[in-house]
Amino acid sequence: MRQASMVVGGRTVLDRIDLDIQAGEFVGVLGPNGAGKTTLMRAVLGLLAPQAGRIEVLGAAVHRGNPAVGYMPQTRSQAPFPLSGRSFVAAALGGQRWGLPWTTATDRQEVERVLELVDAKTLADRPLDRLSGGERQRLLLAQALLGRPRLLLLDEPLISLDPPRADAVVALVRRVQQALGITVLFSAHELNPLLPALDRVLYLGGGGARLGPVDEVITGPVLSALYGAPIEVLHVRGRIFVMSAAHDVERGMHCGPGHVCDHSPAVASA
Ligand SMILES: Nc1ncnc2c1ncn2[C@@H]1O[C@H](COP(=O)(O)OP(=O)(O)OP(=O)(O)O)[C@@H](O)[C@H]1O
Repeated sequence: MRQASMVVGGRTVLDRIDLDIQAGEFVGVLGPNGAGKTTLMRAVLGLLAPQAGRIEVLGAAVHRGNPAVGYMPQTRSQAPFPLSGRSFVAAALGGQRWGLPWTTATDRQEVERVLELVDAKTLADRPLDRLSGGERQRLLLAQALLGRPRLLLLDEPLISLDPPRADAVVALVRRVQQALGITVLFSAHELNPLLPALDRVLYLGGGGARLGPVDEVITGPVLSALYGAPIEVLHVRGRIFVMSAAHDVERGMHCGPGHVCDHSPAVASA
């Protein structure tokens, strides 16, 4: 991404961003509400053209419908479909064939391959409304892996999951990413669940972006510049807290339907 600017609803959400993500990296995408995490993913998918600058994905100019890019959109609703898990995954085969029954042996093999990758073969016969949020996330991940993408974009897959299930999803994505040697951009509103898996972190804020190792990006000076306000970073027993005026900005910033909304003091909530 070179000097890329993304404008949404008349506002410049990302302003002249330069980024190089390496093949095979697991990158955590963080930043406050509205910082542009989803916008960045839509740009990489070719769904939103940059107003200025250039975006290349896997060595070629970005284009919509690139089969080498898998996407798991942000889902806040847990509305169950009257489908088995296996049919739900199969329904996403080929994109344009969404909703049609799958019939070919190749299709069936592909569905079984992705179910196995996410350890979901035993739950794929159950209807979606009998699955937990974490189990449904595994099926959404399976959908995103259809067609063997080399780049996987996961938009806030931890929303609505409790800490143990969030940890399990991160561990699963890391395992799949390493087994397949693919690149992952994983957005989240809290850094800590991602720490065991991250190669680098991309922090968005104030139209800007910083990409680098956690200990170089998650610092008071870097985040203060991105937030445009004094930010303090605390390290407590292996966890990292991003604080603004004694308030944990990561835990407090996602309130609303389907979001955890916890304004308790950071260290107490650790
Ligand atoms: N369709 C739209 N029309 C107008 N503004 C939009 C639209 N979609 C997004 N925006 C705005 O663009 C900005 C970036 O949104 P985006 O969804 O990329 O942020 P985000 O970092 O993913 O936020 P969140 O953490 O809340 O998911 C926000 O200010 C948002 O209100």
